[in-house]
Amino acid sequence: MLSTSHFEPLYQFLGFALTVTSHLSCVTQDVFIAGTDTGTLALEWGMAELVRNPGAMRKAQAEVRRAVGEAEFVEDRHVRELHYLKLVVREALRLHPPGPFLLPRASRADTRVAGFDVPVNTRVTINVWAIGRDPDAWEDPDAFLPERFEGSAVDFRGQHFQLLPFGAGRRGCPGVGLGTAVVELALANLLHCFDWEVPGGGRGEDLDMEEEFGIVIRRKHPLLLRATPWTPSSEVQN
Ligand code: HEM
Repeated sequence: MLSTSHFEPLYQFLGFALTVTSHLSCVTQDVFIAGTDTGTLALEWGMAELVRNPGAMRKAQAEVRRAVGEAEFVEDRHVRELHYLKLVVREALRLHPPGPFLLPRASRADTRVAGFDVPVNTRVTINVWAIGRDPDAWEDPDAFLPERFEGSAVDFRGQHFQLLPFGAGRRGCPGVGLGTAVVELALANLLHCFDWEVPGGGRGEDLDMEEEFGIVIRRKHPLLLRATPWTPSSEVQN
């Protein structure tokens, strides 16, 4: 005769399976949320900066179109050659890190940072938005100048503390490689396939760049641009 105790191992296993499934679901959601909004925002801010800086837009577009040649779309193999476009993405992430305050930390011991006492268990946020615009770290910090990274070793993988759009250390973004690759590929395709302008004949230089701060930094007003399809043959016709 079977008693409820016979089913105890089954109950335990089901409980364990349920916990694992719910953890997996949470982790998947975290990765999905962390990996989608951030990339979209980087792309949107990058496009806005390029429209506001027509010189940089022309240079990036010329590079992409030269590398892609007769191909219809930009592929990974082309992106490897897009030296200037990578500088554009780095500069866009300096000025507009999608996660301006990273994820909060807590101090594990009493400590002293830059002359400030930080008691144990203090919640610490790191303002990478402000660090990216710090005049002590950057020349002409508010200007969009991808060229500033020409020949510079400063990158965003967490080793250079003046540029931390992906955070740093053990809790730094694990998606830095994928995130960058997606933003570079998407931006390159937008630049290759279309010419961009402000609707209604407005000047790109006057584009509104107001920010809305939260866990992520969004544009206060959505970016609205007119896209004109471009192919190598449209160049010949012009
Ligand atoms: C341009 C794209 C991206 C940006 C700017 C970005 C930025 C960040 C930042 C600032 C953090 C917090 C790091 C810290 O506090 O030190 C973070 C965490 C994280 N990111 Fe990304 N991310 C991007 C793309 C991705 C992608 C594509 C994925 C996954 C496929 C991803 C997965 C995660 C996860 C799971 C965390 C939490 C890590 C932890 O708490 O240990 N991210 N990301």
